[in-house]
Amino acid sequence: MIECIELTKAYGHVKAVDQLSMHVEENTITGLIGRNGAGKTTLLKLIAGYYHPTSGEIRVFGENPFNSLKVSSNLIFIDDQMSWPVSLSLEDILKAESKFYPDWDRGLAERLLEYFFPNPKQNYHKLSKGMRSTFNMIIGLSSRAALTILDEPTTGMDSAVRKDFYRALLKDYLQFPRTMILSSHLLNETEDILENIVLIKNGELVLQQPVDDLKEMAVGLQGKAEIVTDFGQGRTLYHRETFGNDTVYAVVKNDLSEDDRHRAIKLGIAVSAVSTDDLCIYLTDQKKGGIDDVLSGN
Ligand SMILES: Nc1ncnc2c1ncn2[C@@H]1O[C@H](COP(=O)(O)OP(=O)(O)OP(=O)(O)O)[C@@H](O)[C@H]1O
Repeated sequence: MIECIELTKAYGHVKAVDQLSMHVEENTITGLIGRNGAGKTTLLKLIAGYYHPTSGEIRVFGENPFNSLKVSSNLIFIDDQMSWPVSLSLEDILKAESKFYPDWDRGLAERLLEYFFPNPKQNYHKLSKGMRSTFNMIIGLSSRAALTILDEPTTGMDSAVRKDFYRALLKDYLQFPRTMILSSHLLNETEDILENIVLIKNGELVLQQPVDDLKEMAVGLQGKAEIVTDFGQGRTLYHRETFGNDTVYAVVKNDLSEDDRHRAIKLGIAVSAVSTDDLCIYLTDQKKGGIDDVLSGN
């Protein structure tokens, strides 16, 4: 469905997307994860055909998305920059949007509107940030677009609405499979609905893989500094932090055999799972030290 090959998009000297290669299969939900400024929005806009790449190649539905009628008529891009004429009410906007999407589900749009917005005559411009995101999501789901791009869709939503949103998204996706990409800073809330993850840092691809593999990818080792360091020799290290004088927590690639685990336990090393969220933070660490260093003036 989507293929990027050594894709680069520069704004002047800033390479927002840098030699990035990745692909997205049809009828999957992919999470595009990265920290602030990692290049998520830029990559999504390249996929949507809003920007022309500086170099590299991008194919969406087999075509260059820039100025492609096929891409624009099969895609919806939802973000917090959406705006409509002030005179339109929420139900007016849904009516207007329905004309652009051949697979628009009017019933779904009406039910979601009724559930989330007791007053459908309300004006979009008077909605709070979270309410706007909720309304945008109604458009995103009701469009049933073959490629649904949601750029940080839960901005401002409270946790109850976020739960409803993920539930509605997953239920509708299971009934009407399509290709979805959701961008986010964090994985923990979304990982149950995502099949694949694309993690980026400074515009570059860090990894692309199924979420289930990410859950198994790393392991935490905590114990006396010398022992953990010795045990970790030759292993791929993702993260290391020191507590007090003598305790180290290291996150390493999970290629430990059963024997390795037994040896670690005998050595007094606590072996633990690493959450996908923490792992993404470690993998996109800027190596500037932590916030504690800033606060202590180091
Ligand atoms: N129009 C622009 N002109 C110049 N630089 C830009 C422009 N848009 C984005 N950038 C820069 O490109 C880089 C990537 O920005 P982008 O918005 O794609 O990141 P992001 O991952 O979506 O960030 P966030 O999570 O904070 O929304 C940043 O360094 C940003 O400052």
